[in-house]
Amino acid sequence: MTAIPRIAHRAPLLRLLALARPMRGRLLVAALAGAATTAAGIALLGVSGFLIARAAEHPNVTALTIAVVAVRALGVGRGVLRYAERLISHDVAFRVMGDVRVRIYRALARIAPAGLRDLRSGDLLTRLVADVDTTQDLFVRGVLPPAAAALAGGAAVGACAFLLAPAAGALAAGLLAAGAVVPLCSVVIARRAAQRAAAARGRLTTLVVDAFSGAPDLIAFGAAERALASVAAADRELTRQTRRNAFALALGSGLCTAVTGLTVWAVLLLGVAAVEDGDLGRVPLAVLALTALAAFEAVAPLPAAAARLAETGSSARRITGVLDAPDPVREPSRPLPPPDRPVTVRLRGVRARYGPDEPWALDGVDLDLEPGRRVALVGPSGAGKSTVAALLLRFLDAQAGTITLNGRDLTAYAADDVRAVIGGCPQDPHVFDSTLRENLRLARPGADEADLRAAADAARLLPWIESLPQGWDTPVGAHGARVSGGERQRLALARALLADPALLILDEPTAHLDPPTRVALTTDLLRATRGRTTLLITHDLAGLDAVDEIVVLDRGRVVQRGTHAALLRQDGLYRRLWAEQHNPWEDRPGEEQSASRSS
Ligand SMILES: Nc1ncnc2c1ncn2[C@@H]1O[C@H](COP(=O)(O)OP(=O)(O)OP(=O)(O)O)[C@@H](O)[C@H]1O
Repeated sequence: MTAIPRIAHRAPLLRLLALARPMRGRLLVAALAGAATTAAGIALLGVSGFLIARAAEHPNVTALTIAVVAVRALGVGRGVLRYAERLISHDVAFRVMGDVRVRIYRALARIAPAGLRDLRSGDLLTRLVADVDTTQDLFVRGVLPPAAAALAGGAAVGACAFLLAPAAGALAAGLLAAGAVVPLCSVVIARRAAQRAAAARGRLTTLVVDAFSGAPDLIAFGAAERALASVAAADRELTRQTRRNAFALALGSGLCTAVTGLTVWAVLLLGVAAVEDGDLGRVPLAVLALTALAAFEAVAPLPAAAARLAETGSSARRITGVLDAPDPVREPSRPLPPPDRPVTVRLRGVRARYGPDEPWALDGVDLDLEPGRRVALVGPSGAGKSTVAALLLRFLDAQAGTITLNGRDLTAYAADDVRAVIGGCPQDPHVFDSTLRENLRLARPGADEADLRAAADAARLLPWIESLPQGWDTPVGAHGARVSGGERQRLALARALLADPALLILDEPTAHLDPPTRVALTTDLLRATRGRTTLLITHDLAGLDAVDEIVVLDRGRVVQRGTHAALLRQDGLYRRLWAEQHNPWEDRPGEEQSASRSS
């Protein structure tokens, strides 16, 4: 992908406008075409006024020929010019929209997944679709109409000044009121409503997405009615804000019409007085009045343009919010070459947390991951196990201590290079709404049939796949809804094995499974990872006698380490966790404290 220059830090709307800088020539042509269209409309009415008034004097028909031709030319020309203006302005708008989408996508690729914690998926969707769509209006309805109005309105005032200066003054004042004062009032009223409408739209989408994806849980816990009530409340709020926006728009166009009527009356009165004084002919009076009336065509779209600009401003702020999201991890300016395989990873005195005001998720952790060795990281919930994985995968930076990869600081490598050698199976693996084959191939697009079969076999998935009527082409449904929890976890394991990272991280691969499935999967994954550098993060202590080292974490600190047999001999957290898993109903007074976070 080609590098996109970063847009300088400026007001959100100006930043979006700056994106059109390479297309300023087209924008100028569109503005000129818009002005010419409006001017042609004004001239059409003016010339028609001349034609009607002059015809009433029954002149020789040749005296009207030029006017007749002009009316035809202006009528046809207006349509052609409008077409050109629409074509060019939409072309610019769509190009800028495409550019904004690419920038947002790149911003998301840069900050995901560690930086997306504060953005809810529904709101993100709204930003990606509705807010970006709104930027289209910035050019088509926000910027070009005022430019066209200024040019065409100025020309109309100039033409009227040629006929009667005081009438031109009245027209200029009327155009200014309808084209600047009224739109400004609309903006003041519409701005807050537009901001609130954009936020309400995001909230509504979030609630609808949540309600859909969590429908089974909401129904199971009898919370569906409450969720629907929240959706309805968000919908009402959006309707209220949209109505306020529409009110501003309607008020603007109503005031515009009133100013138009008053101005035309003023021009007429001034014109009639001038006719009576003998300063103006009857035919020019008709031209003057109709030109003044038509001139308001130039400013009529401006209240709507102003309201639209207010709306676009809110969307632009939300878009720049994503574009300016800080990098969740530091990227080196001159990264080291990609690390060689096999890899050795060492953590020394590592402290990490998720925000400056958050408690330490890891507080002085030491860990050695040597080639070919399997290490299990165990501990109660919230002990910091997944945080170790987040650090190794460069989703989070350590605040203190060192993490080295093959002896060099982990942060000195490009994050993508690190993820090419350190990878695996996240705590909640995503299964895509595709076939088994495609879900597996995701890990290695070039994998052939034999590779797929080997990975599936290692995860003990092959007999099941081969028993299915559609085999490898079986669709798994959205979020793997058409396969069981165990099959989904095995699929994720097979995917991790197929990717074949130098350091395999398996984060809670047996989570959410029933005990027999858990035991079977643990047995299989321990068999499949034999001889591989592996970090196994788990709550489940069954089968850990097969790993080389077990590191026990509690509240961000390593409290024990050793082999399964050695740890069972010690009186410590590991033995208590083991006892809990093997005699879950036994009363163990005094033990709640140290394993308090396991509940
Ligand atoms: N994205 C996050 N933002 C803020 N705090 C977080 C985030 N992820 C984890 N934490 C906090 O960091 C601490 C360690 O969490 P972590 O997920 O590493 O624990 P864990 O041992 O993997 O737990 P579990 O076994 O339940 O997955 C917890 O107190 C948790 O609340």
